[in-house]
Amino acid sequence: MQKLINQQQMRSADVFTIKNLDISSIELMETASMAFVNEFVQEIKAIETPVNILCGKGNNGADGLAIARILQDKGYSSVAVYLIDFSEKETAEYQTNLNRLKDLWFPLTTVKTLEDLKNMKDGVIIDAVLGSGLNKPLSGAYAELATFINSLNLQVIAVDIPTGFPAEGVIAKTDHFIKADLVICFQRPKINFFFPESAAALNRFRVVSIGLDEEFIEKQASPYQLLEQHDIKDLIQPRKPFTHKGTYGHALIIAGQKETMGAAILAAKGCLYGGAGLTTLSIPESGLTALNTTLPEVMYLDRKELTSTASVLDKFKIIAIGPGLGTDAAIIELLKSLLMLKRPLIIDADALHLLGNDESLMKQLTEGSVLTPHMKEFDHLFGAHESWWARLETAREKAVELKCVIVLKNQYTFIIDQQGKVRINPTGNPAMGQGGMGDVLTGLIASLAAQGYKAIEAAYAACFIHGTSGDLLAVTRVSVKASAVAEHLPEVVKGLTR
Ligand SMILES: NC(=O)C1=CN([C@@H]2O[C@H](COP(=O)(O)OP(=O)(O)OC[C@H]3O[C@@H](n4cnc5c(N)ncnc54)[C@H](OP(=O)(O)O)[C@@H]3O)[C@@H](O)[C@H]2O)[C@@H](O)CC1
Ligand SMILES: Nc1ncnc2c1ncn2[C@@H]1O[C@H](COP(=O)(O)OP(=O)(O)O)[C@@H](O)[C@H]1O
Repeated sequence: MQKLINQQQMRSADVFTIKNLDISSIELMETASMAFVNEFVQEIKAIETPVNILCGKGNNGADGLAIARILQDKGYSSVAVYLIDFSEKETAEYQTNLNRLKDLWFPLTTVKTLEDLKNMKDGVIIDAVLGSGLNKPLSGAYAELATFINSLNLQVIAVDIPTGFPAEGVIAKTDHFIKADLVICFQRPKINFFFPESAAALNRFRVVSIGLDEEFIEKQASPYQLLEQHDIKDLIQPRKPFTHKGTYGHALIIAGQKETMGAAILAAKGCLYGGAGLTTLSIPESGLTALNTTLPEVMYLDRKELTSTASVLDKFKIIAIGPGLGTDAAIIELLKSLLMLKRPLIIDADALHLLGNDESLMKQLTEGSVLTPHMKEFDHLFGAHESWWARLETAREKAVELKCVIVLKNQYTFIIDQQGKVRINPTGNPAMGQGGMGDVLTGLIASLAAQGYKAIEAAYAACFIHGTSGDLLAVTRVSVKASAVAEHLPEVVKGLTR
């Protein structure tokens, strides 16, 4: 896992690295600019492409000036530098890199008004106007610059962060940004790149190492961690000789009603293909033929059995409830009786809805339960939120208060543990935007929990594996269906097993 740190901590990492490696700030900047260029040349391969570099007067602009020099060195034949001269203050590094360019007789255009940009009509733009030093929303000439650049519809590649975009904290709807197609950012992604609001400021990002001290970064106090493939490889246990279905746990999934029986079957499919030793599905009897036809390996449990005697449920290592379940009075009673068992549950979809309707039910959750809401379900549970930053803050508070794991689903799913620590899942893609995808995830979490993984491990590993399955399929498809994601789980898990 990679620790994600805020910009103040990133500046401390700069300072620490400079001191520790006994290098100067300008040398570190040169490394950063070189790292940017190495990535840039992968993206813009034609060296005759006009490259327009917009440089502010801080260190982001100083990077831009170094990048201009390095690109010219690499043979880019049409590099133009625009010095955005909207404020007085300039950093020492900016002056140093500007003097280096002047020594090379590099053509420079000073921009006092937008009129000074009138010749910039084609090619690619490198945005080095403002970086992580942003301390207020863009306004005045900077906001007008952003509007103008965006109106040109040229490809924009931003240095470290798009101008105007806050690295952390609320991204306001009124904020102005220079919209980047690609951000090449330094050492760590910014926390705000993982929120849906970031789509207004960037399409994609890539992270390049600039040699900052990793040990220092990992020691910083931060609740955010980015999951990496090796975390899952370290976690997943290979199947051992002489093990059998009893070794891999028995999961019960309570799901489905007439109109949404498919959700139940998809959840069972996620559980089965996730490798649980045994999967039992409790659905209305009307779904039995469909279940036996599609998933003959999965067993059936009559709904009436669920509330007959508590011991009926003893054999199940984990119980998941919710996909396509419905919310009628009988279901409310069922949920109440399960909560009274005082055992951890995996709670999704309609079952989450019922918790949101009745706070007293939420209070009965047992420690170690897993809640898997998407944004709307989350807001129904815990109140409406204006921003994802605020939503994630609430998720952290609630995970601690309820002693539960919260899986807040999105393109980047946030998995929050009982200490309020956030793991961010980088896998998955928009091809997965089809109904039933979350049902498969719920089944997979149940599957891993049945196999003995702790609630938090089951949750984050399931998100990573589920997204990886979607990524594999999306290589050749514009959309992927939930059942295909389920069917590919064993292959993905095999690839993630050491
Ligand atoms: N060793 C290093 O340091 C390395 C640094 N690196 C690079 O440095 C970048 C950070 O540079 P930076 O800290 O100089 O800030 P930067 O973003 O250029 O802003 C400059 C000034 O703009 C101002 N300002 C802020 N908001 C504003 C607004 N809304 N509208 C108008 N003005 C506004 C504010 O000035 P103030 O308002 O305080 O007067 C601020 O000080 C980082 O992203 C990376 O590219 C890498 O090379 C790695 C090594
Ligand atoms: N653009 C995307 N990128 C990555 N994952 C996605 C994307 N869109 C959807 N998903 C994943 O699909 C699942 C959708 O869950 P949910 O909304 O509960 O679906 P459903 O209710 O149809 O089962 C989540 O795990 C989510 O992370």
